[in-house]
Amino acid sequence: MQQQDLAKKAAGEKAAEYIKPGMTIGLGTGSTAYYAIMRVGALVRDGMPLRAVATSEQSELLAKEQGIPIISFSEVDKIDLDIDGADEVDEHFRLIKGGGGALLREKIVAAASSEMIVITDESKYVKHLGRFPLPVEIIPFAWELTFKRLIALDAAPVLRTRDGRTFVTDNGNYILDCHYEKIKDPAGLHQQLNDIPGVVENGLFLHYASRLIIGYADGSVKSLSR
Ligand SMILES: O=C(CO)[C@H](O)[C@H](O)COP(=O)(O)O
Repeated sequence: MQQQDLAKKAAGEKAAEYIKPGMTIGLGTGSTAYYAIMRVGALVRDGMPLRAVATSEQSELLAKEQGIPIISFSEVDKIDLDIDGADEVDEHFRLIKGGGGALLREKIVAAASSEMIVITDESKYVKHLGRFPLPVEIIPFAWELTFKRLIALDAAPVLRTRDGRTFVTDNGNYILDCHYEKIKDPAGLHQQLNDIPGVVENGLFLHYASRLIIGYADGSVKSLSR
């Protein structure tokens, strides 16, 4: 296993220690969330009663393979604990998410959760948000106009592609990856982006994370709360 994967595994498995019987869990998306989901599966197989909602079709599939009871959102009033990865996190627990393209569902689940544990390896813990391109989910209708609005705002957007085709989210939308290098005013930018017609959501998660678990290549973890 690569060193970064060891760190992700350590963080994902540590997060599962915060799960208590009877909880409703939000399952994140990505290669770090993968390890948390695998651990949740092991807890279920060991007899712990819990249920979960997933932030992507990919995570839902994995969860079902692991025997985790997935419930529909119509059955959920509140989610006790959301466990998810991030592309960047700063010391104020502000995040950039959406590298895997699941930011909209991830934000809906984070907003509905009493607690959000963010799991990362140390490379994601940054002084300033912005080196990682900020994903912005937009609707396909007239996407070129939304794209031009973002150019006018100096966001340097790039339409995300995969295998030579436009990447389409689980919600049928597109993603523009926006290049800032250093985001000086995350709250202002969040508002500015979401005010653009055609923008569905952006990857800044500013108020959701309550705990940060950073994994290291030697298998150790640092768990920080706010
Ligand atoms: O926001 C996400 C998906 O939309 C992921 O949490 C983020 O991209 C981190 O992924 P990974 O754990 O694979 O590095």
